[in-house]
Amino acid sequence: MASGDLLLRAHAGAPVLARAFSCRLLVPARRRSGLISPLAASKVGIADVVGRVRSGGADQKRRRRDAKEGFGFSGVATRRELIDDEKVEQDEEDEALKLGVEKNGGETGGVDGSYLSETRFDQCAISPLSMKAVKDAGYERMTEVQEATLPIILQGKDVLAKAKTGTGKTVAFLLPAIEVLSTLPHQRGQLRPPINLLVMCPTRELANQVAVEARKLLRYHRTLGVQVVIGGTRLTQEQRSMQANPCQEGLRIILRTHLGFLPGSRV
Ligand SMILES: Nc1ncnc2c1ncn2[C@@H]1O[C@H](COP(=O)(O)OP(=O)(O)OP(=O)(O)O)[C@@H](O)[C@H]1O
Repeated sequence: MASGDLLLRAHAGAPVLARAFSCRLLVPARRRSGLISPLAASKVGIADVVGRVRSGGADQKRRRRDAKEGFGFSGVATRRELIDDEKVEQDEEDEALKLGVEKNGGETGGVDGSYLSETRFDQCAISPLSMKAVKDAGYERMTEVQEATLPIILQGKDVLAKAKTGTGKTVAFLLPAIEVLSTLPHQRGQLRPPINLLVMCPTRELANQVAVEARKLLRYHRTLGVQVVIGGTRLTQEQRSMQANPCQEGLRIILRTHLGFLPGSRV
């Protein structure tokens, strides 16, 4: 897959998302069928590559440490460990915010107005829980990539999209994915709650950034949880968090980098 792609495919009923760096918007299927305005697809321009890629040597070291540490799912988290987990979540948010500020050249959050479409979120078939979260996040109109992809994904079709950085791709794939997941039956009290969605991110910063966005959108979805898995740096904490986080008793979304191997996990 080329740099800048966002791919959403249904795999055995569970969506799998893979995304690299941001570039341009391409929704060929919809465009061919005349459903999309050429404007959305013609706002093209190869954007700068965002994110920092780890050096190969450091990755290898981390992978070796992962393999040594293993990834079992036994044990009960102590209060101290839970505090550590909260710290991890806070670190993720701090890191994501830092990245957001860097990306926006110091401005605070929000999408560039020129990427907004005329379509409002409440014009789409979005569940009331997601709609509430979208409103809380301050999103009213969809960006062009969101307008172009959301209705297609909600129909259960695969989408491959490219759009510039900061154009709202994260919400473009997370929101429909959450909508699909929220319709799956919720089984309580499972020892190992299922992983229903896997999002692959090229860097740890982006994984954290996507997690922040996912938590915003999942605010009212009590049966869905998010877990970032970087692997290597804090595998034990991530492992404990996967076991202990009560909001992850049901369905779960996993965000991970390509870099860390996650032994013992099933999607
Ligand atoms: N419809 C919307 N209205 C207003 N703001 C939005 C909307 N969708 C997303 N945003 C905000 O716009 C900013 C950029 O969005 P986001 O990071 O999802 O873009 P992106 O295309 O995924 O960027 P990147 O390729 O760098 O990951 C975020 O702060 C996000 O909260």
